Amino acid sequence: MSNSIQTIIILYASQSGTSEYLSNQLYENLKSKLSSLTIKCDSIENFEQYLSQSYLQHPTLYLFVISTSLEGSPPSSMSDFSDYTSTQKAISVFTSPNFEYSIFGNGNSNYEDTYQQASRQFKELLKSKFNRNPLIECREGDQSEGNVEVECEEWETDIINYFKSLE
Ligand SMILES: Cc1cc2nc3c(=O)[nH]c(=O)nc-3n(C[C@H](O)[C@H](O)[C@H](O)COP(=O)(O)O)c2cc1C
Repeated sequence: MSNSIQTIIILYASQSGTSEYLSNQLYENLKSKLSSLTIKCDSIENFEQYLSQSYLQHPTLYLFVISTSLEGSPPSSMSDFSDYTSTQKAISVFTSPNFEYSIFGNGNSNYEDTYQQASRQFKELLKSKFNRNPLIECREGDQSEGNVEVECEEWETDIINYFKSLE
C-alpha cells in the first residue's frame, strides 16, 4: 500500500512557533523535491479536515511535528486532537491501512522528567493501542543540544529518500 502514497499532510502542534516554523520549512522543501505529490501543512487544531475518510480513501502519509510544552503537556493547539485520539472515529482512522505516519518531536532535555513527553506519548499510543509503526523513522530535536534544525533536516532527508527509492 505504502508505495502508492500520493498525499503528505504535515500537522504541527506548536506553542510558541518553533514547530510551526520547522513544518513550514519542511513543507516548502518537500513541495519542491517531491513535486508530483499533493502536500499540505496546517496546525493540528484543524486535524478533522485531514484525518478524514476522503483523504484515507488513498494511502496518505501524515507527518506530525509536536512540541512539548509546560510540565510535559502538549501545546494548547493539540488539546482537541488529544481528546479525539480516544474516540471511535480515531480508531477507524488510526487502524486504516491507508494511514501512514512519522513523528518529529521538539523539546528540551533540560526538562529531564518530561523531555519529549507530548510527542512520545502520541508515538506510544499509535504503537501500543493501534499497533502501528511509523513508515519513516521518527526523530527528535533537543533545544538544549542545539540540534533541532539539523535533526529536522535529517528527517526531511529520510522522507525524500523514501520516495526517491520508489521511483
Ligand atoms: C514554559 C516551557 C516549558 C517547557 N517544557 C518542556 C518539557 O516539559 N519538556 C520538553 O521536552 N520541552 C519543554 N520545553 C521546550 C520546548 O519544547 C521547546 O522550547 C520547543 O522548541 C518549543 O516549541 P514551540 O515553539 O513549537 O512551542 C518547554 C519550553 C517552555 C518555554
